[in-house]
Amino acid sequence: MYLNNGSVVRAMTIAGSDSGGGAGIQADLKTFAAFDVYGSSCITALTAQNTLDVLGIMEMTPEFVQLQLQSILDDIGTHALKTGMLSNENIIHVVAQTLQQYKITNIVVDPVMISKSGKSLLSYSAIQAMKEQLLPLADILTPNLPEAETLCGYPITTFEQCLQAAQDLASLGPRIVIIKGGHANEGDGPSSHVVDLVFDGENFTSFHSPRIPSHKTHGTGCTFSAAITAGLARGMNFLNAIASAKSFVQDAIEAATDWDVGNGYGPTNHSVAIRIAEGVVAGYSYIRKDGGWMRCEEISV
Ligand SMILES: Nc1ncnc2c1ncn2[C@@H]1O[C@H](COP(=O)(O)OP(=O)(O)O)[C@@H](O)[C@H]1O
Ligand SMILES: Cc1ncc(COP(=O)(O)OP(=O)(O)O)c(N)n1
Repeated sequence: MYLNNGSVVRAMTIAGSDSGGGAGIQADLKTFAAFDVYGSSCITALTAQNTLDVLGIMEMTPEFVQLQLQSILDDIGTHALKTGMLSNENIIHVVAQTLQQYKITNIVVDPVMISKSGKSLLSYSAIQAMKEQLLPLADILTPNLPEAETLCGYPITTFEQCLQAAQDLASLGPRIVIIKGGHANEGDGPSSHVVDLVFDGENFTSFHSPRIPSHKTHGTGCTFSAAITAGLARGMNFLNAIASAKSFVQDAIEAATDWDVGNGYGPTNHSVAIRIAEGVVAGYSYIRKDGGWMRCEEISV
């Protein structure tokens, strides 16, 4: 187990359970283990789910969510924490309250709203609660494109709109915003490259990778945010944590391409070695120019 100053490094996830094992709590704990970080979990909802569909959802009561959080935080503690599926505004409320009460740092908010199979994982009325109560506590916010559109209230179809959306989301409170590009299109189909755009309140960085032509992408968002959380728990700076997470997800998709788990959007393979800041992820930084942003220096984290 990875140690920091002799102490076992710990990370925690507050999310829903995916019975199929590809997303949610299960993906998060597998990712923490791959990063050699001790993982604890608070379950917000059970989903009866496989690679094809979400067949049912049973929510926890807010009181039981709070009891799980207290049980972990009064005894084990955590160096970083992520939230995933939170289901409703009452759960969001107790989560936000408890994170403040315990002065939790290194908070990654993955604003999970809809599964790849198209089922809602967050009630519509909870979106405002997420914006008002949770986003101000987030160190890192990791929406995919449809989630960023819902939070911003406008469509994002161009790179310029994506730059604007990241700034608008940062104004709601998170220190760093990453808009993930897995859902981006080019012409009639998916984009050839997947670009994740990072805004830290002042500067933009974009991370690029070739799109892997695979349907085994169930749980990529959960895995990505869990990998960032594990990196932060290990003491990485945010850019290194994001770069490691991006290469971990890439490797996990690649390693699952010939898997026969399920008949729909199959899970990724978390049994891959982590790569920490080896200069494997190509990225770019941006400078302000003529009232907009211009891509300039190529960076390697
Ligand atoms: N086909 C793909 N090939 C390579 N990377 C991908 C692919 N699909 C998603 N990713 C990566 O997986 C992560 C999650 O992206 P995305 O699919 O946008 O989020 P979500 O799973 O929340 O919908 C991002 O880091 C993105 O770059
Ligand atoms: C229980 C649960 N939580 C989250 C998700 C969504 O996961 P995500 O990583 O965004 O991947 P897809 O499901 O969209 O492939 C989920 N499905 N279930």
